[in-house]
Amino acid sequence: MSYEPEFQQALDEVTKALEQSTLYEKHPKYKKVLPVLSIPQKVNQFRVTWENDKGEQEVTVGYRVQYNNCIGPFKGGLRFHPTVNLSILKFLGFEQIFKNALTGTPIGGAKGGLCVNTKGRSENEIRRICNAFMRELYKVIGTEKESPAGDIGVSGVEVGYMHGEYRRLTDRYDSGLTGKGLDFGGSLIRPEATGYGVVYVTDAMIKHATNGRESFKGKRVAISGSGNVAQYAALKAIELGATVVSLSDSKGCVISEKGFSEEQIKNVIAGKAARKTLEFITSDFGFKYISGARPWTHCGPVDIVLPCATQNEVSGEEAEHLIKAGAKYVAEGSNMGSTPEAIAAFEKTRASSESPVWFCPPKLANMGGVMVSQFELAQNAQRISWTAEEVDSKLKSHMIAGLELSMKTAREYSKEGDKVKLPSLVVGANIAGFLKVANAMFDQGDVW
Ligand SMILES: NC(=O)c1ccc[n+]([C@@H]2O[C@H](COP(=O)([O-])OP(=O)(O)OC[C@H]3O[C@@H](n4cnc5c(N)ncnc54)[C@H](O)[C@@H]3O)[C@@H](O)[C@H]2O)c1
Repeated sequence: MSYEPEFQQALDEVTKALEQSTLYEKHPKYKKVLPVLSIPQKVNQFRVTWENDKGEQEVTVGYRVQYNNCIGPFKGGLRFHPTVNLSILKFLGFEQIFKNALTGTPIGGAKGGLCVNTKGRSENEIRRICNAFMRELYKVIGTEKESPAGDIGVSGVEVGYMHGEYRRLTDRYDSGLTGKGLDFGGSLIRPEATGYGVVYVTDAMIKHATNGRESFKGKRVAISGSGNVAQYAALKAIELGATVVSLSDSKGCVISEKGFSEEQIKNVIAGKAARKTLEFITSDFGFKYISGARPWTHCGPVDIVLPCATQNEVSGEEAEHLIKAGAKYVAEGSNMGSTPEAIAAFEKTRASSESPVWFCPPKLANMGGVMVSQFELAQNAQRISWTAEEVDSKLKSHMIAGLELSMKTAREYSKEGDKVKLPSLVVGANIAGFLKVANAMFDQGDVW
Protein backbone atom coordinates (compact mmCIF):
# COMPACT_ATOMS: atom_id res chain seq x y z
CA MET A 1 0.00 0.00 0.00
CA SER A 2 2.95 2.32 -0.56
CA TYR A 3 0.76 4.39 -2.91
CA GLU A 4 -0.96 5.62 0.26
CA PRO A 5 2.11 6.65 2.29
CA GLU A 6 0.36 8.82 4.91
CA PHE A 7 -2.27 6.17 5.57
CA GLN A 8 0.41 3.45 5.77
CA GLN A 9 2.32 5.56 8.32
CA ALA A 10 -0.78 5.91 10.51
CA LEU A 11 -1.54 2.19 10.23
CA ASP A 12 2.07 1.27 11.04
CA GLU A 13 1.96 3.34 14.23
CA VAL A 14 -1.13 1.53 15.51
CA THR A 15 0.16 -1.90 14.38
CA LYS A 16 3.46 -1.32 16.17
CA ALA A 17 1.80 -0.06 19.36
CA LEU A 18 -0.41 -3.17 19.53
CA GLU A 19 2.36 -5.61 18.63
CA GLN A 20 4.80 -4.10 21.12
CA SER A 21 2.35 -4.54 23.97
CA THR A 22 1.13 -7.65 25.80
CA LEU A 23 -2.37 -7.25 24.35
CA TYR A 24 -2.17 -10.04 21.76
CA GLU A 25 -0.48 -12.40 24.26
CA LYS A 26 -3.17 -11.77 26.85
CA HIS A 27 -6.10 -11.75 24.42
CA PRO A 28 -5.21 -13.34 21.03
CA LYS A 29 -8.70 -12.64 19.64
CA TYR A 30 -7.77 -8.98 19.14
CA LYS A 31 -5.33 -9.97 16.37
CA LYS A 32 -8.37 -10.39 14.10
CA VAL A 33 -9.49 -6.79 14.44
CA LEU A 34 -6.94 -4.57 12.66
CA PRO A 35 -7.24 -6.24 9.22
CA VAL A 36 -10.98 -5.42 9.33
CA LEU A 37 -10.73 -2.05 11.05
CA SER A 38 -8.04 -0.76 8.69
CA ILE A 39 -10.42 -0.82 5.70
CA PRO A 40 -12.97 2.04 5.67
CA GLN A 41 -16.60 0.97 5.78
CA LYS A 42 -17.25 3.29 2.84
CA VAL A 43 -15.33 5.83 0.73
CA ASN A 44 -17.38 8.51 -1.02
CA GLN A 45 -15.54 10.25 -3.84
CA PHE A 46 -17.22 12.81 -6.09
CA ARG A 47 -16.78 15.56 -8.67
CA VAL A 48 -17.17 19.14 -7.44
CA THR A 49 -17.53 22.00 -9.95
CA TRP A 50 -18.17 25.71 -9.49
CA GLU A 51 -17.74 28.99 -11.33
CA ASN A 52 -14.87 31.24 -10.29
CA ASP A 53 -14.98 35.05 -10.22
CA LYS A 54 -13.76 35.21 -13.82
CA GLY A 55 -16.78 33.23 -14.96
CA GLU A 56 -14.69 30.10 -15.65
CA GLN A 57 -15.63 26.60 -14.60
CA GLU A 58 -13.36 24.94 -12.02
CA VAL A 59 -13.46 21.27 -11.15
CA THR A 60 -11.86 19.13 -8.47
CA VAL A 61 -12.44 16.00 -6.44
CA GLY A 62 -14.24 15.82 -3.08
CA TYR A 63 -14.23 12.99 -0.54
CA ARG A 64 -15.88 11.66 2.56
CA VAL A 65 -14.22 8.62 4.11
CA GLN A 66 -16.68 6.93 6.48
CA TYR A 67 -14.24 4.82 8.43
CA ASN A 68 -15.98 3.15 11.31
CA ASN A 69 -19.32 3.73 13.05
CA CYS A 70 -19.31 0.85 15.53
CA ILE A 71 -19.39 3.03 18.63
CA GLY A 72 -21.49 5.89 17.21
CA PRO A 73 -22.30 8.01 14.12
CA PHE A 74 -19.36 8.87 11.84
CA LYS A 75 -17.61 12.06 12.96
CA GLY A 76 -14.55 13.96 11.73
CA GLY A 77 -13.43 17.14 10.04
CA LEU A 78 -13.32 18.41 6.48
CA ARG A 79 -10.01 19.63 5.01
CA PHE A 80 -9.79 22.07 2.07
CA HIS A 81 -6.19 22.04 0.84
CA PRO A 82 -4.37 21.41 -2.45
CA THR A 83 -2.64 18.36 -0.94
CA VAL A 84 -5.90 16.57 -0.11
CA ASN A 85 -6.03 13.04 -1.53
CA LEU A 86 -7.33 9.65 -0.44
CA SER A 87 -4.15 8.68 1.41
CA ILE A 88 -4.29 11.81 3.59
CA LEU A 89 -8.01 11.47 4.29
CA LYS A 90 -7.67 7.76 5.09
CA PHE A 91 -4.86 8.51 7.56
CA LEU A 92 -6.94 11.26 9.17
CA GLY A 93 -10.11 9.13 9.26
CA PHE A 94 -8.24 6.16 10.71
CA GLU A 95 -6.71 8.36 13.45
CA GLN A 96 -10.13 9.79 14.14
CA ILE A 97 -11.58 6.36 15.06
CA PHE A 98 -9.18 5.99 18.02
CA LYS A 99 -9.30 9.65 19.01
CA ASN A 100 -13.09 9.68 19.13
CA ALA A 101 -13.10 6.49 21.19
CA LEU A 102 -10.63 8.06 23.64
CA THR A 103 -13.00 10.96 24.34
CA GLY A 104 -15.14 8.47 26.25
CA THR A 105 -18.24 9.40 24.19
CA PRO A 106 -20.01 7.33 21.49
CA ILE A 107 -18.67 8.71 18.18
CA GLY A 108 -17.35 6.87 15.14
CA GLY A 109 -14.50 8.00 12.88
CA ALA A 110 -14.59 9.76 9.50
CA LYS A 111 -12.81 12.47 7.52
CA GLY A 112 -13.45 14.34 4.30
CA GLY A 113 -12.35 17.22 2.20
CA LEU A 114 -11.66 18.85 -1.07
CA CYS A 115 -8.49 19.14 -3.12
CA VAL A 116 -8.51 22.91 -3.55
CA ASN A 117 -6.40 25.97 -2.85
CA THR A 118 -8.63 28.57 -1.20
CA LYS A 119 -5.84 31.10 -0.57
CA GLY A 120 -6.48 34.42 -2.28
CA ARG A 121 -10.04 33.57 -3.34
CA SER A 122 -12.88 36.03 -2.78
CA GLU A 123 -15.61 35.46 -0.19
CA ASN A 124 -18.03 34.82 -3.08
CA GLU A 125 -15.85 32.10 -4.53
CA ILE A 126 -15.43 30.48 -1.11
CA ARG A 127 -19.23 30.42 -0.78
CA ARG A 128 -19.64 28.86 -4.23
CA ILE A 129 -16.99 26.23 -3.47
CA CYS A 130 -18.70 25.32 -0.17
CA ASN A 131 -22.12 25.14 -1.84
CA ALA A 132 -20.77 22.97 -4.67
CA PHE A 133 -19.11 20.60 -2.19
CA MET A 134 -22.29 20.33 -0.12
CA ARG A 135 -24.39 19.53 -3.21
CA GLU A 136 -22.73 16.10 -3.11
CA LEU A 137 -21.88 15.79 0.58
CA TYR A 138 -25.48 16.29 1.77
CA LYS A 139 -26.35 12.85 0.39
CA VAL A 140 -24.20 11.09 3.00
CA ILE A 141 -24.40 13.27 6.14
CA GLY A 142 -26.97 14.06 8.85
CA THR A 143 -26.91 13.98 12.66
CA GLU A 144 -27.88 10.33 13.13
CA LYS A 145 -25.47 9.18 10.42
CA GLU A 146 -22.58 11.56 9.95
CA SER A 147 -21.29 14.69 11.57
CA PRO A 148 -18.56 16.75 9.83
CA ALA A 149 -16.56 19.67 11.26
CA GLY A 150 -13.64 21.93 10.28
CA ASP A 151 -9.97 21.14 9.72
CA ILE A 152 -7.21 22.84 7.70
CA GLY A 153 -8.82 25.43 5.40
CA VAL A 154 -12.28 24.97 6.90
CA SER A 155 -13.16 27.51 9.61
CA GLY A 156 -16.49 28.79 10.93
CA VAL A 157 -17.01 30.71 7.68
CA GLU A 158 -16.95 27.59 5.50
CA VAL A 159 -18.97 25.58 8.05
CA GLY A 160 -21.66 28.31 7.96
CA TYR A 161 -21.91 28.23 4.15
CA MET A 162 -22.03 24.42 4.06
CA HIS A 163 -24.67 24.19 6.81
CA GLY A 164 -26.77 26.78 4.92
CA GLU A 165 -26.57 24.83 1.67
CA TYR A 166 -27.53 21.60 3.47
CA ARG A 167 -30.56 23.41 4.93
CA ARG A 168 -31.60 24.78 1.53
CA LEU A 169 -31.17 21.40 -0.17
CA THR A 170 -33.00 19.32 2.43
CA ASP A 171 -35.36 21.67 4.31
CA ARG A 172 -33.82 20.18 7.45
CA TYR A 173 -31.55 21.51 10.19
CA ASP A 174 -29.75 18.26 10.98
CA SER A 175 -26.55 18.64 8.91
CA GLY A 176 -24.65 17.45 11.97
CA LEU A 177 -21.98 20.06 11.10
CA THR A 178 -20.17 21.35 14.16
CA GLY A 179 -18.19 24.56 14.54
CA LYS A 180 -21.31 26.50 13.52
CA GLY A 181 -21.80 30.20 14.35
CA LEU A 182 -23.11 30.97 17.83
CA ASP A 183 -26.36 32.41 16.44
CA PHE A 184 -27.32 29.16 14.71
CA GLY A 185 -26.42 26.30 17.00
CA GLY A 186 -22.68 26.68 17.57
CA SER A 187 -21.08 26.02 20.95
CA LEU A 188 -19.09 28.48 22.99
CA ILE A 189 -15.41 27.38 23.17
CA ARG A 190 -15.62 25.25 19.97
CA PRO A 191 -13.10 27.48 18.09
CA GLU A 192 -10.78 27.41 21.11
CA ALA A 193 -11.29 23.74 22.00
CA THR A 194 -8.46 21.96 20.18
CA GLY A 195 -5.77 24.49 21.15
CA TYR A 196 -7.00 24.76 24.75
CA GLY A 197 -7.20 20.96 24.99
CA VAL A 198 -3.57 20.59 23.86
CA VAL A 199 -2.52 22.97 26.64
CA TYR A 200 -4.73 21.29 29.28
CA VAL A 201 -3.30 17.84 28.58
CA THR A 202 0.25 19.24 28.58
CA ASP A 203 -0.39 20.99 31.89
CA ALA A 204 -1.63 17.68 33.32
CA MET A 205 1.58 15.96 32.08
CA ILE A 206 3.71 18.66 33.76
CA LYS A 207 1.83 18.19 37.03
CA HIS A 208 2.34 14.40 36.87
CA ALA A 209 6.03 14.78 36.07
CA THR A 210 6.71 17.25 38.88
CA ASN A 211 4.24 16.01 41.50
CA GLY A 212 2.26 19.20 41.08
CA ARG A 213 5.24 21.49 41.73
CA GLU A 214 5.31 22.98 38.22
CA SER A 215 2.85 24.17 35.58
CA PHE A 216 2.96 26.23 32.36
CA LYS A 217 4.10 29.23 34.41
CA GLY A 218 7.57 30.32 33.40
CA LYS A 219 7.96 27.70 30.65
CA ARG A 220 9.17 28.46 27.12
CA VAL A 221 6.84 27.08 24.47
CA ALA A 222 7.61 26.49 20.78
CA ILE A 223 4.49 26.34 18.60
CA SER A 224 4.22 25.69 14.85
CA GLY A 225 1.34 26.86 12.68
CA SER A 226 -0.69 30.02 13.06
CA GLY A 227 -4.16 28.69 12.28
CA ASN A 228 -7.00 27.72 14.57
CA VAL A 229 -5.17 25.20 16.77
CA ALA A 230 -1.92 27.19 17.04
CA GLN A 231 -3.67 30.47 17.87
CA TYR A 232 -5.69 29.16 20.80
CA ALA A 233 -2.86 26.97 22.13
CA ALA A 234 -0.71 30.13 22.17
CA LEU A 235 -3.35 32.25 23.91
CA LYS A 236 -4.00 29.64 26.62
CA ALA A 237 -0.26 29.08 27.18
CA ILE A 238 0.25 32.84 27.60
CA GLU A 239 -2.76 33.04 29.96
CA LEU A 240 -1.16 30.31 32.10
CA GLY A 241 2.07 32.31 32.38
CA ALA A 242 4.22 30.74 29.64
CA THR A 243 6.38 32.45 27.01
CA VAL A 244 5.41 31.50 23.44
CA VAL A 245 8.52 31.85 21.28
CA SER A 246 7.46 30.73 17.81
CA LEU A 247 4.69 30.49 15.21
CA SER A 248 4.82 29.43 11.57
CA ASP A 249 2.94 28.88 8.33
CA SER A 250 3.56 26.92 5.15
CA LYS A 251 6.02 29.58 3.93
CA GLY A 252 8.23 30.02 7.02
CA CYS A 253 8.43 30.75 10.75
CA VAL A 254 8.62 33.72 13.08
CA ILE A 255 10.61 33.65 16.33
CA SER A 256 10.18 35.97 19.31
CA GLU A 257 12.90 35.44 21.94
CA LYS A 258 10.95 37.50 24.49
CA GLY A 259 7.65 35.90 23.56
CA PHE A 260 4.51 37.07 21.78
CA SER A 261 2.00 39.15 23.68
CA GLU A 262 -1.68 38.23 23.83
CA GLU A 263 -2.44 41.27 21.66
CA GLN A 264 0.01 40.11 18.99
CA ILE A 265 -1.58 36.65 18.86
CA LYS A 266 -5.02 38.28 18.57
CA ASN A 267 -3.67 40.29 15.66
CA VAL A 268 -2.56 37.05 14.01
CA ILE A 269 -6.11 35.70 14.48
CA ALA A 270 -7.62 38.80 12.84
CA GLY A 271 -5.07 38.70 10.01
CA LYS A 272 -5.67 35.01 9.37
CA ALA A 273 -9.43 35.61 9.30
CA ALA A 274 -8.76 38.20 6.59
CA ARG A 275 -6.71 35.49 4.81
CA LYS A 276 -3.37 37.27 5.26
CA THR A 277 -0.10 35.35 5.47
CA LEU A 278 1.98 35.31 8.62
CA GLU A 279 4.76 37.20 6.83
CA PHE A 280 2.51 40.23 6.36
CA ILE A 281 1.43 40.18 10.01
CA THR A 282 4.93 39.83 11.40
CA SER A 283 6.25 42.76 9.42
CA ASP A 284 3.68 44.92 11.28
CA PHE A 285 5.44 44.08 14.57
CA GLY A 286 9.02 43.98 13.30
CA PHE A 287 9.55 40.26 13.99
CA LYS A 288 12.07 38.34 11.97
CA TYR A 289 10.46 35.97 9.52
CA ILE A 290 12.63 33.02 8.48
CA SER A 291 11.49 32.06 5.03
CA GLY A 292 11.18 28.36 4.18
CA ALA A 293 12.04 27.24 7.74
CA ARG A 294 10.23 25.40 10.51
CA PRO A 295 10.68 26.80 14.04
CA TRP A 296 12.27 23.80 15.74
CA THR A 297 15.96 24.56 15.13
CA HIS A 298 15.52 28.34 15.44
CA CYS A 299 13.51 28.68 18.64
CA GLY A 300 16.38 28.43 21.18
CA PRO A 301 15.93 26.83 24.62
CA VAL A 302 12.45 25.40 25.12
CA ASP A 303 10.52 23.36 27.70
CA ILE A 304 7.37 22.58 25.74
CA VAL A 305 6.85 21.79 22.04
CA LEU A 306 3.39 22.00 20.45
CA PRO A 307 3.33 21.13 16.72
CA CYS A 308 0.04 22.65 15.50
CA ALA A 309 0.34 22.99 11.69
CA THR A 310 0.28 19.82 9.59
CA GLN A 311 1.47 16.20 9.27
CA ASN A 312 5.14 15.19 9.35
CA GLU A 313 6.29 18.60 10.50
CA VAL A 314 8.93 17.40 13.00
CA SER A 315 11.79 15.30 11.60
CA GLY A 316 14.04 12.94 13.57
CA GLU A 317 16.89 15.47 13.48
CA GLU A 318 14.62 18.28 14.62
CA ALA A 319 13.39 16.11 17.50
CA GLU A 320 17.00 15.44 18.60
CA HIS A 321 17.67 19.18 18.40
CA LEU A 322 14.61 19.95 20.53
CA ILE A 323 15.63 17.38 23.16
CA LYS A 324 19.08 19.02 23.40
CA ALA A 325 17.36 22.42 23.62
CA GLY A 326 15.61 21.23 26.80
CA ALA A 327 12.21 20.03 25.57
CA LYS A 328 10.48 17.94 28.25
CA TYR A 329 6.89 17.93 27.02
CA VAL A 330 5.66 17.44 23.44
CA ALA A 331 1.95 17.42 22.57
CA GLU A 332 0.71 17.22 19.01
CA GLY A 333 -2.05 19.63 18.07
CA SER A 334 -1.56 18.63 14.45
CA ASN A 335 -2.46 15.14 13.29
CA MET A 336 0.69 13.00 12.80
CA GLY A 337 2.82 16.09 13.45
CA SER A 338 5.93 14.01 14.18
CA THR A 339 7.56 11.66 11.70
CA PRO A 340 8.18 8.07 12.90
CA GLU A 341 11.85 9.04 13.41
CA ALA A 342 10.85 11.99 15.61
CA ILE A 343 8.50 9.82 17.69
CA ALA A 344 11.33 7.28 18.12
CA ALA A 345 13.70 10.04 19.27
CA PHE A 346 11.24 11.37 21.87
CA GLU A 347 10.19 7.90 23.01
CA LYS A 348 13.71 6.57 23.50
CA THR A 349 14.35 9.17 26.21
CA ARG A 350 11.89 7.26 28.40
CA ALA A 351 14.38 4.43 28.82
CA SER A 352 17.66 6.26 28.83
CA SER A 353 17.15 9.60 30.43
CA GLU A 354 16.76 10.80 34.01
CA SER A 355 14.24 13.30 32.74
CA PRO A 356 12.26 11.62 29.97
CA VAL A 357 10.33 13.54 27.35
CA TRP A 358 6.57 13.23 27.78
CA PHE A 359 5.32 12.68 24.24
CA CYS A 360 1.55 13.01 23.85
CA PRO A 361 0.30 11.65 20.50
CA PRO A 362 -2.40 13.53 18.57
CA LYS A 363 -5.12 10.95 19.27
CA LEU A 364 -5.00 12.20 22.83
CA ALA A 365 -3.47 15.69 22.55
CA ASN A 366 -5.89 17.18 20.01
CA MET A 367 -9.10 15.35 20.93
CA GLY A 368 -10.46 18.55 22.56
CA GLY A 369 -11.87 19.68 19.18
CA VAL A 370 -14.00 16.62 18.60
CA MET A 371 -14.91 16.58 22.29
CA VAL A 372 -16.48 20.05 22.11
CA SER A 373 -18.04 19.21 18.71
CA GLN A 374 -19.79 16.41 20.56
CA PHE A 375 -20.88 18.93 23.22
CA GLU A 376 -22.23 21.11 20.39
CA LEU A 377 -24.37 18.21 19.12
CA ALA A 378 -25.59 17.51 22.67
CA GLN A 379 -26.66 21.16 23.07
CA ASN A 380 -28.34 21.11 19.62
CA ALA A 381 -30.29 17.97 20.53
CA GLN A 382 -31.66 19.68 23.64
CA ARG A 383 -32.01 23.11 21.96
CA ILE A 384 -30.02 24.72 24.76
CA SER A 385 -26.67 26.53 25.13
CA TRP A 386 -24.14 25.86 27.83
CA THR A 387 -22.00 28.67 29.26
CA ALA A 388 -18.36 29.05 28.23
CA GLU A 389 -17.30 28.06 31.76
CA GLU A 390 -19.37 24.88 31.61
CA VAL A 391 -17.91 23.83 28.25
CA ASP A 392 -14.36 24.74 29.25
CA SER A 393 -14.52 22.82 32.50
CA LYS A 394 -15.96 19.71 30.78
CA LEU A 395 -13.24 19.99 28.12
CA LYS A 396 -10.50 20.16 30.76
CA SER A 397 -11.83 17.21 32.74
CA HIS A 398 -12.13 15.04 29.60
CA MET A 399 -8.55 15.90 28.56
CA ILE A 400 -7.27 14.91 32.01
CA ALA A 401 -9.39 11.73 31.96
CA GLY A 402 -7.95 10.83 28.53
CA LEU A 403 -4.42 11.20 29.89
CA GLU A 404 -5.18 9.11 33.00
CA LEU A 405 -6.77 6.36 30.87
CA SER A 406 -3.82 6.33 28.45
CA MET A 407 -1.31 6.10 31.32
CA LYS A 408 -3.27 3.33 33.04
CA THR A 409 -3.65 1.37 29.78
CA ALA A 410 0.05 1.79 28.96
CA ARG A 411 1.02 0.39 32.37
CA GLU A 412 -1.42 -2.51 32.01
CA TYR A 413 -0.20 -3.60 28.57
CA SER A 414 3.41 -2.40 28.49
CA LYS A 415 6.22 -4.93 28.12
CA GLU A 416 8.67 -2.42 29.57
CA GLY A 417 7.81 -3.06 33.23
CA ASP A 418 10.03 -1.14 35.67
CA LYS A 419 12.70 -0.48 33.03
CA VAL A 420 11.22 2.93 32.29
CA LYS A 421 10.09 5.77 34.53
CA LEU A 422 7.34 6.85 32.20
CA PRO A 423 4.82 4.65 30.36
CA SER A 424 4.47 5.21 26.60
CA LEU A 425 1.48 7.41 25.87
CA VAL A 426 1.70 6.29 22.23
CA VAL A 427 1.05 2.71 23.34
CA GLY A 428 -1.50 3.76 25.99
CA ALA A 429 -3.60 6.07 23.76
CA ASN A 430 -3.62 3.63 20.84
CA ILE A 431 -4.61 0.61 22.93
CA ALA A 432 -7.23 2.47 24.98
CA GLY A 433 -8.96 3.72 21.80
CA PHE A 434 -8.52 0.38 20.02
CA LEU A 435 -10.03 -1.71 22.83
CA LYS A 436 -13.25 0.28 22.94
CA VAL A 437 -13.79 0.02 19.18
CA ALA A 438 -12.64 -3.61 18.93
CA ASN A 439 -15.01 -4.73 21.69
CA ALA A 440 -17.92 -2.95 19.97
CA MET A 441 -16.99 -4.66 16.69
CA PHE A 442 -17.06 -8.11 18.32
CA ASP A 443 -20.32 -7.35 20.12
CA GLN A 444 -22.00 -6.24 16.89
CA GLY A 445 -20.65 -8.99 14.66
CA ASP A 446 -18.28 -6.86 12.57
CA VAL A 447 -15.49 -9.24 13.62
CA TRP A 448 -15.93 -12.77 14.86
N1 LIG B 1 -9.37 22.54 13.94
C1 LIG B 1 -9.51 21.51 14.77
O1 LIG B 1 -10.44 21.48 15.58
C2 LIG B 1 -8.53 20.37 14.76
C3 LIG B 1 -8.79 19.26 15.59
C4 LIG B 1 -7.86 18.24 15.68
C5 LIG B 1 -6.71 18.30 14.92
N2 LIG B 1 -6.50 19.37 14.08
C6 LIG B 1 -5.26 19.37 13.31
O2 LIG B 1 -4.51 20.54 13.62
C7 LIG B 1 -3.71 20.92 12.49
C8 LIG B 1 -3.98 22.38 12.15
O3 LIG B 1 -5.36 22.53 11.85
P1 LIG B 1 -6.14 23.93 11.97
O4 LIG B 1 -7.56 23.61 12.21
O5 LIG B 1 -5.41 24.83 12.91
O6 LIG B 1 -6.04 24.47 10.47
P2 LIG B 1 -5.88 25.97 9.95
O7 LIG B 1 -6.21 25.93 8.51
O8 LIG B 1 -6.59 26.92 10.82
O9 LIG B 1 -4.31 26.20 10.16
C9 LIG B 1 -3.36 25.37 9.56
C10 LIG B 1 -2.00 25.96 9.80
O10 LIG B 1 -1.02 25.09 9.27
C11 LIG B 1 -0.18 25.80 8.37
N3 LIG B 1 0.22 24.88 7.32
C12 LIG B 1 -0.56 24.29 6.38
N4 LIG B 1 0.21 23.53 5.58
C13 LIG B 1 1.47 23.61 6.03
C14 LIG B 1 2.69 23.07 5.62
N5 LIG B 1 2.79 22.25 4.59
N6 LIG B 1 3.81 23.40 6.34
C15 LIG B 1 3.72 24.22 7.42
N7 LIG B 1 2.58 24.78 7.82
C16 LIG B 1 1.47 24.48 7.14
C17 LIG B 1 -1.03 26.94 7.86
O11 LIG B 1 -0.25 28.03 7.41
C18 LIG B 1 -1.80 27.30 9.12
O12 LIG B 1 -1.06 28.11 9.96
C19 LIG B 1 -4.05 19.92 11.38
O13 LIG B 1 -3.12 18.85 11.44
C20 LIG B 1 -5.43 19.42 11.79
O14 LIG B 1 -5.71 18.14 11.25
C21 LIG B 1 -7.38 20.40 13.99
